[in-house]
Amino acid sequence: MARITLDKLAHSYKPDPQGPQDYALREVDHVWRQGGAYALLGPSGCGKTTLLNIISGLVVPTRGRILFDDKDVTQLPTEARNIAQVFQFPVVYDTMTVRENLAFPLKNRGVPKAQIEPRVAEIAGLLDLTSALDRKASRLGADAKQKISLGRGLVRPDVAAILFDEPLTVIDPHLKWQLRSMLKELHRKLDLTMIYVTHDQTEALTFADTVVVMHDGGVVQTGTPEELFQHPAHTFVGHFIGSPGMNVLPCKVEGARASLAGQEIALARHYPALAGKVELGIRPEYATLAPRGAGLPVRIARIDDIGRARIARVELDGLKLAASVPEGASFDGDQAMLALQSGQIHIYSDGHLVKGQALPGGQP
Ligand SMILES: Nc1ncnc2c1ncn2[C@@H]1O[C@H](COP(=O)(O)OP(=O)(O)OP(=O)(O)O)[C@@H](O)[C@H]1O
Repeated sequence: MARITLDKLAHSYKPDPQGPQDYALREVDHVWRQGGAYALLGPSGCGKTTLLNIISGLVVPTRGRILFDDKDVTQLPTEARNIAQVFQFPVVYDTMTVRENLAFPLKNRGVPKAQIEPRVAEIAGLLDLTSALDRKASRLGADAKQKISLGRGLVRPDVAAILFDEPLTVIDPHLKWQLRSMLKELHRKLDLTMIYVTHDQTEALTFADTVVVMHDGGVVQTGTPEELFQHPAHTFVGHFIGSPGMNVLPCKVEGARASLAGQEIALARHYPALAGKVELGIRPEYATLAPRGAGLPVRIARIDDIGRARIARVELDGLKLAASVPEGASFDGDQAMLALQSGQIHIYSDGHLVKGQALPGGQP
Protein backbone atom coordinates (compact mmCIF):
# COMPACT_ATOMS: atom_id res chain seq x y z
CA MET A 1 0.00 0.00 0.00
CA ALA A 2 1.12 3.52 -0.59
CA ARG A 3 0.27 7.18 -0.34
CA ILE A 4 -0.13 8.51 -3.88
CA THR A 5 0.80 12.12 -4.53
CA LEU A 6 -0.14 14.00 -7.68
CA ASP A 7 2.27 16.90 -7.94
CA LYS A 8 1.21 19.63 -10.39
CA LEU A 9 0.02 17.01 -12.86
CA ALA A 10 -1.28 18.20 -16.22
CA HIS A 11 -1.87 16.39 -19.46
CA SER A 12 -2.53 17.36 -23.05
CA TYR A 13 -3.08 14.85 -25.85
CA LYS A 14 -1.79 17.52 -28.28
CA PRO A 15 1.90 17.44 -29.19
CA ASP A 16 2.29 21.20 -28.79
CA PRO A 17 -0.30 22.51 -26.29
CA GLN A 18 -0.73 26.28 -26.43
CA GLY A 19 -3.08 27.09 -23.56
CA PRO A 20 -5.44 25.64 -20.94
CA GLN A 21 -7.97 24.80 -23.67
CA ASP A 22 -5.52 22.24 -25.09
CA TYR A 23 -5.28 20.29 -21.81
CA ALA A 24 -7.53 17.28 -21.04
CA LEU A 25 -6.24 17.53 -17.47
CA ARG A 26 -5.40 20.95 -16.06
CA GLU A 27 -3.03 21.22 -13.14
CA VAL A 28 -3.98 18.81 -10.35
CA ASP A 29 -2.38 18.62 -6.90
CA HIS A 30 -3.74 15.90 -4.69
CA VAL A 31 -2.73 13.31 -2.11
CA TRP A 32 -4.53 9.95 -1.99
CA ARG A 33 -4.13 8.83 1.59
CA GLN A 34 -3.00 5.27 2.21
CA GLY A 35 -6.06 3.11 2.94
CA GLY A 36 -8.57 5.78 1.80
CA ALA A 37 -11.82 5.08 -0.08
CA TYR A 38 -11.98 7.70 -2.82
CA ALA A 39 -14.34 8.45 -5.66
CA LEU A 40 -13.33 10.44 -8.71
CA LEU A 41 -16.62 11.93 -9.84
CA GLY A 42 -17.49 14.00 -12.88
CA PRO A 43 -19.40 14.04 -16.15
CA SER A 44 -18.22 12.38 -19.33
CA GLY A 45 -15.17 14.06 -20.84
CA CYS A 46 -14.01 15.88 -17.67
CA GLY A 47 -10.70 13.99 -17.55
CA LYS A 48 -11.34 11.14 -15.08
CA THR A 49 -9.97 8.37 -17.27
CA THR A 50 -6.96 10.48 -18.21
CA LEU A 51 -6.15 10.94 -14.52
CA LEU A 52 -6.70 7.24 -13.78
CA ASN A 53 -4.45 6.25 -16.68
CA ILE A 54 -1.72 8.55 -15.37
CA ILE A 55 -1.94 6.87 -11.95
CA SER A 56 -1.82 3.39 -13.48
CA GLY A 57 1.02 4.28 -15.88
CA LEU A 58 -0.86 3.93 -19.17
CA VAL A 59 -0.36 7.65 -19.84
CA VAL A 60 2.77 9.69 -19.07
CA PRO A 61 1.68 13.22 -18.06
CA THR A 62 2.79 16.23 -20.08
CA ARG A 63 3.79 18.01 -16.87
CA GLY A 64 4.15 17.21 -13.18
CA ARG A 65 5.04 14.14 -11.14
CA ILE A 66 3.33 11.19 -9.55
CA LEU A 67 4.79 9.72 -6.36
CA PHE A 68 4.02 6.43 -4.60
CA ASP A 69 5.06 7.25 -1.05
CA ASP A 70 8.29 9.17 -1.77
CA LYS A 71 9.20 7.35 -4.96
CA ASP A 72 8.75 9.19 -8.26
CA VAL A 73 6.99 6.73 -10.60
CA THR A 74 6.05 9.22 -13.35
CA GLN A 75 8.05 7.41 -16.02
CA LEU A 76 7.48 3.85 -14.77
CA PRO A 77 5.31 1.48 -16.83
CA THR A 78 2.15 -0.11 -15.40
CA GLU A 79 3.88 -3.44 -14.59
CA ALA A 80 6.36 -1.67 -12.35
CA ARG A 81 3.71 0.19 -10.33
CA ASN A 82 1.96 -2.52 -8.36
CA ILE A 83 -1.54 -1.26 -9.11
CA ALA A 84 -4.66 -3.39 -9.53
CA GLN A 85 -7.36 -2.27 -11.95
CA VAL A 86 -10.98 -3.21 -12.43
CA PHE A 87 -12.55 -2.02 -15.66
CA GLN A 88 -16.13 -1.47 -16.87
CA PHE A 89 -16.22 -4.88 -18.51
CA PRO A 90 -15.20 -8.15 -16.83
CA VAL A 91 -11.63 -9.32 -17.41
CA VAL A 92 -11.71 -13.05 -16.63
CA TYR A 93 -10.20 -16.18 -18.11
CA ASP A 94 -13.20 -18.16 -19.37
CA THR A 95 -11.34 -21.47 -19.47
CA MET A 96 -10.37 -21.24 -15.80
CA THR A 97 -12.51 -21.89 -12.75
CA VAL A 98 -13.47 -19.04 -10.45
CA ARG A 99 -10.83 -20.28 -7.97
CA GLU A 100 -8.11 -20.26 -10.65
CA ASN A 101 -9.15 -16.80 -11.80
CA LEU A 102 -8.92 -15.40 -8.28
CA ALA A 103 -5.60 -17.14 -7.64
CA PHE A 104 -4.07 -15.96 -10.92
CA PRO A 105 -2.72 -12.52 -9.85
CA LEU A 106 -1.06 -14.14 -6.81
CA LYS A 107 0.32 -17.15 -8.70
CA ASN A 108 1.67 -14.78 -11.33
CA ARG A 109 3.72 -13.00 -8.67
CA GLY A 110 5.09 -16.17 -7.18
CA VAL A 111 3.10 -16.05 -3.93
CA PRO A 112 3.47 -19.46 -2.16
CA LYS A 113 0.51 -21.82 -2.57
CA ALA A 114 -0.04 -22.00 1.17
CA GLN A 115 -0.78 -18.24 1.18
CA ILE A 116 -2.86 -18.27 -2.01
CA GLU A 117 -5.51 -20.70 -0.82
CA PRO A 118 -6.66 -18.84 2.31
CA ARG A 119 -6.58 -15.48 0.53
CA VAL A 120 -8.68 -16.78 -2.36
CA ALA A 121 -11.13 -18.30 0.13
CA GLU A 122 -11.32 -14.98 2.03
CA ILE A 123 -11.98 -12.88 -1.09
CA ALA A 124 -14.50 -15.41 -2.47
CA GLY A 125 -16.30 -15.30 0.87
CA LEU A 126 -16.42 -11.51 0.89
CA LEU A 127 -17.80 -11.45 -2.65
CA ASP A 128 -20.27 -14.25 -2.08
CA LEU A 129 -18.52 -16.45 -4.64
CA THR A 130 -17.67 -19.41 -2.40
CA SER A 131 -20.26 -21.76 -3.86
CA ALA A 132 -19.08 -20.94 -7.40
CA LEU A 133 -15.34 -21.48 -6.74
CA ASP A 134 -15.06 -24.68 -8.77
CA ARG A 135 -17.26 -23.60 -11.65
CA LYS A 136 -15.81 -22.55 -14.98
CA ALA A 137 -16.04 -18.77 -15.38
CA SER A 138 -17.51 -19.26 -18.86
CA ARG A 139 -20.66 -20.73 -17.29
CA LEU A 140 -21.38 -17.64 -15.22
CA GLY A 141 -23.41 -14.52 -16.06
CA ALA A 142 -22.11 -10.96 -16.50
CA ASP A 143 -22.75 -10.02 -12.85
CA ALA A 144 -20.77 -12.97 -11.47
CA LYS A 145 -17.98 -12.37 -13.99
CA GLN A 146 -17.67 -8.78 -12.86
CA LYS A 147 -17.51 -10.01 -9.27
CA ILE A 148 -14.58 -12.21 -10.31
CA SER A 149 -12.92 -9.13 -11.85
CA LEU A 150 -13.42 -7.28 -8.59
CA GLY A 151 -11.97 -10.28 -6.74
CA ARG A 152 -8.93 -10.38 -8.99
CA GLY A 153 -8.36 -6.72 -8.19
CA LEU A 154 -8.82 -7.21 -4.46
CA VAL A 155 -6.91 -10.44 -3.99
CA ARG A 156 -3.40 -8.95 -3.83
CA PRO A 157 -2.82 -7.56 -0.35
CA ASP A 158 0.34 -5.68 -1.38
CA VAL A 159 -0.98 -3.33 -4.09
CA ALA A 160 -0.33 0.41 -3.89
CA ALA A 161 -3.98 1.03 -4.84
CA ILE A 162 -6.95 -0.50 -6.62
CA LEU A 163 -8.42 1.58 -9.41
CA PHE A 164 -12.05 0.96 -10.33
CA ASP A 165 -13.16 2.47 -13.64
CA GLU A 166 -16.99 2.55 -13.63
CA PRO A 167 -16.99 -1.09 -12.44
CA LEU A 168 -20.75 -1.45 -12.09
CA THR A 169 -21.67 -0.42 -15.65
CA VAL A 170 -22.59 -3.96 -16.73
CA ILE A 171 -24.21 -4.93 -13.44
CA ASP A 172 -27.94 -5.46 -13.30
CA PRO A 173 -29.58 -2.39 -11.64
CA HIS A 174 -31.02 -4.36 -8.71
CA LEU A 175 -27.60 -5.86 -7.93
CA LYS A 176 -25.77 -2.53 -8.17
CA TRP A 177 -26.86 -1.42 -4.74
CA GLN A 178 -25.78 -4.74 -3.24
CA LEU A 179 -22.35 -4.62 -4.89
CA ARG A 180 -21.81 -1.01 -3.90
CA SER A 181 -22.39 -1.86 -0.25
CA MET A 182 -20.21 -4.93 -0.66
CA LEU A 183 -17.33 -2.83 -1.99
CA LYS A 184 -17.64 -0.44 0.92
CA GLU A 185 -17.53 -3.37 3.33
CA LEU A 186 -14.52 -4.82 1.50
CA HIS A 187 -12.71 -1.54 1.86
CA ARG A 188 -13.29 -1.62 5.60
CA LYS A 189 -12.09 -5.20 5.95
CA LEU A 190 -9.12 -5.15 3.57
CA ASP A 191 -7.60 -1.75 4.38
CA LEU A 192 -6.64 -1.02 0.76
CA THR A 193 -6.44 2.34 -1.01
CA MET A 194 -9.32 2.38 -3.48
CA ILE A 195 -10.04 4.95 -6.18
CA TYR A 196 -13.45 4.55 -7.77
CA VAL A 197 -14.14 6.45 -10.99
CA THR A 198 -17.73 7.22 -11.83
CA HIS A 199 -20.07 9.80 -13.33
CA ASP A 200 -22.82 8.61 -10.98
CA GLN A 201 -23.16 10.63 -7.77
CA THR A 202 -25.01 7.84 -5.94
CA GLU A 203 -22.15 5.43 -6.56
CA ALA A 204 -19.58 8.02 -5.53
CA LEU A 205 -21.37 9.16 -2.39
CA THR A 206 -22.20 5.68 -1.11
CA PHE A 207 -18.73 4.25 -1.72
CA ALA A 208 -16.31 7.00 -0.84
CA ASP A 209 -15.13 8.68 2.34
CA THR A 210 -13.61 11.39 0.16
CA VAL A 211 -14.99 12.46 -3.20
CA VAL A 212 -12.84 14.30 -5.74
CA VAL A 213 -15.14 16.20 -8.11
CA MET A 214 -13.80 16.97 -11.58
CA HIS A 215 -15.13 19.44 -14.10
CA ASP A 216 -13.69 20.49 -17.40
CA GLY A 217 -10.23 18.99 -16.84
CA GLY A 218 -9.77 20.23 -13.28
CA VAL A 219 -10.55 19.23 -9.71
CA VAL A 220 -13.21 21.64 -8.41
CA GLN A 221 -13.63 20.23 -4.91
CA THR A 222 -12.36 17.44 -2.69
CA GLY A 223 -14.40 16.58 0.38
CA THR A 224 -16.65 14.22 2.26
CA PRO A 225 -20.11 13.63 0.78
CA GLU A 226 -21.46 15.86 3.58
CA GLU A 227 -19.07 18.73 2.74
CA LEU A 228 -19.95 18.55 -0.95
CA PHE A 229 -23.62 18.70 -0.12
CA GLN A 230 -23.50 21.39 2.55
CA HIS A 231 -20.70 23.60 1.21
CA PRO A 232 -20.29 23.26 -2.55
CA ALA A 233 -17.06 25.10 -3.36
CA HIS A 234 -18.18 25.65 -6.95
CA THR A 235 -21.58 26.09 -8.58
CA PHE A 236 -20.80 22.99 -10.66
CA VAL A 237 -20.58 20.86 -7.50
CA GLY A 238 -23.87 22.33 -6.28
CA HIS A 239 -25.58 21.42 -9.57
CA PHE A 240 -23.98 18.04 -10.01
CA ILE A 241 -24.52 16.73 -6.48
CA GLY A 242 -28.01 16.48 -5.09
CA SER A 243 -31.25 15.47 -6.70
CA PRO A 244 -32.43 17.91 -7.81
CA GLY A 245 -29.20 19.91 -7.64
CA MET A 246 -28.65 23.25 -5.94
CA ASN A 247 -30.52 26.29 -7.29
CA VAL A 248 -28.01 28.75 -8.73
CA LEU A 249 -29.51 32.19 -9.36
CA PRO A 250 -28.02 35.48 -10.57
CA CYS A 251 -28.08 38.12 -7.85
CA LYS A 252 -26.43 41.25 -6.52
CA VAL A 253 -24.75 41.28 -3.14
CA GLU A 254 -24.03 44.24 -0.91
CA GLY A 255 -22.60 43.52 2.50
CA ALA A 256 -25.02 41.10 4.15
CA ARG A 257 -27.90 41.63 1.71
CA ALA A 258 -28.64 40.05 -1.63
CA SER A 259 -31.00 41.29 -4.26
CA LEU A 260 -32.66 38.45 -6.15
CA ALA A 261 -35.17 39.12 -8.92
CA GLY A 262 -35.81 42.54 -7.43
CA GLN A 263 -36.41 41.12 -3.92
CA GLU A 264 -34.18 41.86 -0.92
CA ILE A 265 -32.83 38.91 1.10
CA ALA A 266 -30.95 39.07 4.40
CA LEU A 267 -27.80 36.91 4.39
CA ALA A 268 -26.14 35.23 7.37
CA ARG A 269 -22.70 36.43 6.31
CA HIS A 270 -21.14 39.70 5.25
CA TYR A 271 -19.47 39.80 1.81
CA PRO A 272 -16.80 42.07 0.33
CA ALA A 273 -17.49 43.90 -2.95
CA LEU A 274 -17.69 41.12 -5.56
CA ALA A 275 -16.51 41.28 -9.14
CA GLY A 276 -17.53 39.02 -12.04
CA LYS A 277 -20.69 36.94 -12.24
CA VAL A 278 -22.33 36.89 -8.81
CA GLU A 279 -24.74 34.06 -8.00
CA LEU A 280 -26.70 32.81 -5.04
CA GLY A 281 -26.88 29.09 -4.37
CA ILE A 282 -29.48 27.35 -2.24
CA ARG A 283 -30.38 23.70 -2.14
CA PRO A 284 -34.06 22.82 -2.67
CA GLU A 285 -33.97 21.19 0.79
CA TYR A 286 -33.49 24.65 2.32
CA ALA A 287 -35.95 26.55 0.12
CA THR A 288 -39.41 25.87 1.49
CA LEU A 289 -42.75 26.62 -0.07
CA ALA A 290 -45.78 27.74 1.93
CA PRO A 291 -49.26 28.86 0.87
CA ARG A 292 -48.80 32.19 2.64
CA GLY A 293 -46.59 33.99 5.16
CA ALA A 294 -43.14 35.54 4.90
CA GLY A 295 -40.82 35.00 1.96
CA LEU A 296 -40.61 35.61 -1.76
CA PRO A 297 -43.77 35.48 -3.90
CA VAL A 298 -43.49 32.69 -6.50
CA ARG A 299 -45.62 30.93 -9.07
CA ILE A 300 -45.84 27.14 -8.85
CA ALA A 301 -45.23 25.45 -12.21
CA ARG A 302 -45.64 21.89 -10.88
CA ILE A 303 -45.15 19.68 -7.85
CA ASP A 304 -43.40 16.28 -8.14
CA ASP A 305 -43.59 13.51 -5.59
CA ILE A 306 -40.08 12.00 -5.52
CA GLY A 307 -40.78 9.41 -2.85
CA ARG A 308 -38.92 10.77 0.17
CA ALA A 309 -40.21 14.34 -0.45
CA ARG A 310 -42.31 16.60 -2.64
CA ILE A 311 -40.39 19.01 -4.82
CA ALA A 312 -42.01 22.07 -6.38
CA ARG A 313 -40.77 23.74 -9.54
CA VAL A 314 -41.43 27.42 -9.07
CA GLU A 315 -40.81 30.72 -10.83
CA LEU A 316 -39.61 33.87 -9.14
CA ASP A 317 -40.03 36.75 -11.57
CA GLY A 318 -38.83 34.56 -14.45
CA LEU A 319 -36.12 32.71 -12.46
CA LYS A 320 -36.78 28.97 -12.22
CA LEU A 321 -35.98 27.09 -9.04
CA ALA A 322 -36.76 23.91 -7.11
CA ALA A 323 -38.19 24.02 -3.59
CA SER A 324 -39.33 21.61 -0.89
CA VAL A 325 -42.99 21.24 -0.10
CA PRO A 326 -43.57 20.51 3.60
CA GLU A 327 -45.70 17.50 4.45
CA GLY A 328 -49.38 18.34 4.50
CA ALA A 329 -49.00 21.71 2.73
CA SER A 330 -51.67 22.42 0.13
CA PHE A 331 -52.06 25.31 -2.26
CA ASP A 332 -55.03 27.09 -3.79
CA GLY A 333 -54.05 28.03 -7.30
CA ASP A 334 -50.45 28.58 -8.36
CA GLN A 335 -49.34 31.40 -6.03
CA ALA A 336 -47.15 30.65 -3.00
CA MET A 337 -44.43 32.09 -0.76
CA LEU A 338 -40.86 30.80 -0.76
CA ALA A 339 -38.72 30.96 2.39
CA LEU A 340 -34.93 30.58 2.05
CA GLN A 341 -32.94 29.50 5.13
CA SER A 342 -30.40 32.30 5.29
CA GLY A 343 -27.70 30.12 6.93
CA GLN A 344 -27.85 27.77 3.95
CA ILE A 345 -27.40 30.42 1.27
CA HIS A 346 -24.06 30.37 -0.54
CA ILE A 347 -22.67 33.21 -2.61
CA TYR A 348 -20.50 32.55 -5.68
CA SER A 349 -18.33 34.80 -7.79
CA ASP A 350 -17.56 33.44 -11.27
CA GLY A 351 -18.59 29.99 -10.06
CA HIS A 352 -16.36 29.94 -6.96
CA LEU A 353 -17.68 30.03 -3.41
CA VAL A 354 -17.06 33.29 -1.56
CA LYS A 355 -16.77 32.58 2.13
CA GLY A 356 -17.75 35.98 3.53
CA GLN A 357 -17.59 36.76 7.23
CA ALA A 358 -19.96 35.41 9.84
CA LEU A 359 -22.15 38.14 11.31
CA PRO A 360 -21.91 38.59 15.08
CA GLY A 361 -24.46 36.20 16.56
CA GLY A 362 -25.06 34.64 13.11
CA GLN A 363 -24.47 31.10 11.96
CA PRO A 364 -20.86 30.04 11.21
N1 LIG B 1 -6.31 9.29 -26.48
C1 LIG B 1 -6.85 10.50 -26.58
N2 LIG B 1 -6.47 11.34 -27.56
C2 LIG B 1 -6.99 12.60 -27.66
N3 LIG B 1 -7.93 13.09 -26.82
C3 LIG B 1 -8.35 12.30 -25.83
C4 LIG B 1 -7.83 10.97 -25.65
N4 LIG B 1 -8.44 10.43 -24.56
C5 LIG B 1 -9.29 11.38 -24.09
N5 LIG B 1 -9.23 12.49 -24.84
C6 LIG B 1 -9.97 13.75 -24.60
O1 LIG B 1 -9.62 14.21 -23.30
C7 LIG B 1 -10.76 14.72 -22.60
C8 LIG B 1 -10.93 13.98 -21.28
O2 LIG B 1 -11.27 12.62 -21.57
P1 LIG B 1 -11.38 11.47 -20.47
O3 LIG B 1 -11.65 10.18 -21.19
O4 LIG B 1 -10.20 11.54 -19.58
O5 LIG B 1 -12.68 11.94 -19.67
P2 LIG B 1 -13.67 11.09 -18.77
O6 LIG B 1 -14.12 12.01 -17.70
O7 LIG B 1 -13.02 9.83 -18.35
O8 LIG B 1 -14.87 10.78 -19.75
P3 LIG B 1 -15.59 9.39 -20.05
O9 LIG B 1 -16.33 9.04 -18.80
O10 LIG B 1 -16.48 9.72 -21.21
O11 LIG B 1 -14.48 8.43 -20.41
C9 LIG B 1 -11.93 14.58 -23.56
O12 LIG B 1 -12.10 15.83 -24.21
C10 LIG B 1 -11.48 13.52 -24.53
O13 LIG B 1 -12.08 13.71 -25.79
